[in-house]
Amino acid sequence: MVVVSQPVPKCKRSSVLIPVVDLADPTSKTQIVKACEELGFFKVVNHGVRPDLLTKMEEEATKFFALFQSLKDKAGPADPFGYGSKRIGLKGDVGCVEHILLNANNHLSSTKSTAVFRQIPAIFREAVEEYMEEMKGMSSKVLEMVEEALGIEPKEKLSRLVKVKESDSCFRMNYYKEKEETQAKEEIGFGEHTDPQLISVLRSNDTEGLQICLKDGTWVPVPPDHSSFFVFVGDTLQVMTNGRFKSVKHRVLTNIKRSRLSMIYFAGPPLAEKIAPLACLVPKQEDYLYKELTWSQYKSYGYKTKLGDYRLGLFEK
Ligand SMILES: C=C1C[C@]23C[C@@]1(O)CC[C@H]2[C@@]12CC[C@H](O)[C@@](C)(C(=O)O1)[C@H]2[C@@H]3C(=O)O
Ligand SMILES: O=C(O)CCC(=O)C(=O)O
Ligand SMILES: [Fe+2]
Repeated sequence: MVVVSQPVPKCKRSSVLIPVVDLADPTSKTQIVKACEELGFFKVVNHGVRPDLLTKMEEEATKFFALFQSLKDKAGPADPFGYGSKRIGLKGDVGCVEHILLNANNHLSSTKSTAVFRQIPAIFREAVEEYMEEMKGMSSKVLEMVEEALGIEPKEKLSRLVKVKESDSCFRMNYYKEKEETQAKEEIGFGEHTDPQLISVLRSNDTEGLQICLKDGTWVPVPPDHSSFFVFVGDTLQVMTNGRFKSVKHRVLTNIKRSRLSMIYFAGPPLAEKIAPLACLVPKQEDYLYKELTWSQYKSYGYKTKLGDYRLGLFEK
């Protein structure tokens, strides 16, 4: 049995406003850059994802997490892909969360081959496939806007990484169950960490719990908004921008009154892709803060680390 009992860290109620980016407005690319530099995090509105797809995903995921434990377990254990409960990753991290993790690499048909995909109804499978396509589109759109705002060359240098069929992206659904009245106290749902990929795109139901860490170390709650998406800068984008963009530390505390359901698409590059600062942003090699590693090397290293470890040290010169 996994026992989850960790002290709940303090969080300041800060007046920090989360930057809001209108994706339908091409001029908002400068706001994206500012948000990625200052916070590594922003909210996306006017994203064009059909509300009925969001509703279907939420309904089907809720039905899945409400199944008897023995049925959900048939879709696990998470190795790292599949259904998991309380355990996060492979190195003994725990949290008050159940999850489904899927590989989005269609060309390997691995999504379809995971136990989860054999366990869930066709209507959910189809919604997941469609949703992942939407998330691929949104991630590449955000990266295209970054390319334009920073004058990144060659064209599609960043967005191509998440668009090509070899992209090593993944998709996670997290469920943080509400507490019984008798055990009404906040607990760690998902411990602090940065996401290793280029960017992550999150959508949740209207339950709070997500917090981000500011540069001065202050933790601030992110007010939930189920009609919007939230974008996190990941470690890979921090390296490629030579530290100009910062990967944002975040965590989730459980909500005692309402269950939280979140869905996150982690847009990653192909496994063989060499990750290093972009020459067009940093003309002199001696100014590079990071050395070159393939995404495969960084990802393998990630799986040897604990959730809250500082992984970017592997890239540092
Ligand atoms: C403890 C771990 C879980 C994680 C792999 C790792 O060893 C360190 C990074 C973790 C993380 C955080 C962001 C995503 O949720 C995730 C899928 C990822 O790519 O890196 C998880 C990994 C996981 O749960 O498998
Ligand atoms: O569930 C959430 O809101 C965020 C979870 C998260 O950070 C992750 O899955 O990497
Ligand atoms: Fe995360």
